[in-house]
Amino acid sequence: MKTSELLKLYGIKLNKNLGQNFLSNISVAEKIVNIANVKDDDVILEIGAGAGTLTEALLKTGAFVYAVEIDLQLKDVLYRLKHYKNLHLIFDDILKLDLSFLPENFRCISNIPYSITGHVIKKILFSNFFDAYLMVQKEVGERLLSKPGDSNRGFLTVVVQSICEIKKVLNVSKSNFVPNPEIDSSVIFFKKKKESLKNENLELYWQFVSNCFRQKRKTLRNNLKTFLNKEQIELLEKEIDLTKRPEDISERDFLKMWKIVYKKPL
Ligand SMILES: C[S@@+](CC[C@H](N)C(=O)[O-])C[C@H]1O[C@@H](n2cnc3c(N)ncnc32)[C@H](O)[C@@H]1O
Repeated sequence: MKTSELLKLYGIKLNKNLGQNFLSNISVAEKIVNIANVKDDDVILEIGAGAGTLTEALLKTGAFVYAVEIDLQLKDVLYRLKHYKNLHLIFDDILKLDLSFLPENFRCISNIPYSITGHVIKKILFSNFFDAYLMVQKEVGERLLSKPGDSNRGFLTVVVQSICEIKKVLNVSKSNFVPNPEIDSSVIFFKKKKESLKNENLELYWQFVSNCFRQKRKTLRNNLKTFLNKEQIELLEKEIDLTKRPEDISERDFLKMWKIVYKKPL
């Protein structure tokens, strides 16, 4: 059944505040599942199951799917998938959910609620995920992929690129959603780098990069002055050109600075 018919049948009133733009084109869901090469022994976390279009495409592979949805209004439409024995539905706020029940190396495949993109990405980066395929707004995808020197580059870009290999795997036109959002989407692939930061350091690193970007248009030195002392800045100066803006610095140099300042191993 088409998504729009499902919404009518179950009397669902979409909530814009929850980013409810549902996939209306089943073939897009199937394409994502194919690109991710989902296997029957995979354990998948799906954030924001919505009306279950992507959920069902995932379930058909035989993979075990933990589908999280905050909106209780969607209970009945998602319960139609109850006959799949490989489904566990969780009605909760993903940002409040403790993900430690998931096995190490779980995969996350989701069309995420756009209004909380940064928080969702943080939640995944701080988990034991193996890889993730996340549908995000096209502009957000471009920002995440931007290289040093690109004014699009922000603090989330640097943190994500420090921890993960990322690439765009699919463009999805806005016409594939109900209701149509204002902009197109992209599916971005995230894979944790082998030498990734451990969680304890990740929080510190997150804060460090965020502080470096506090005033994006100012030089790195001016940003660093707001939270580091003179000696720390002098140490950094020997290695990095602090007259550059934070957006001009590679993620490798951010990691280098962080290690110099906090003397932390990865
Ligand atoms: C963009 S829709 C995707 C729906 C579905 N996966 C699809 O592709 O059609 C995002 C979904 O996330 C849900 N959502 C929003 N905030 C959430 C949160 N904090 N925790 C869990 N789900 C959330 C929304 O209710 C909505 O169903």
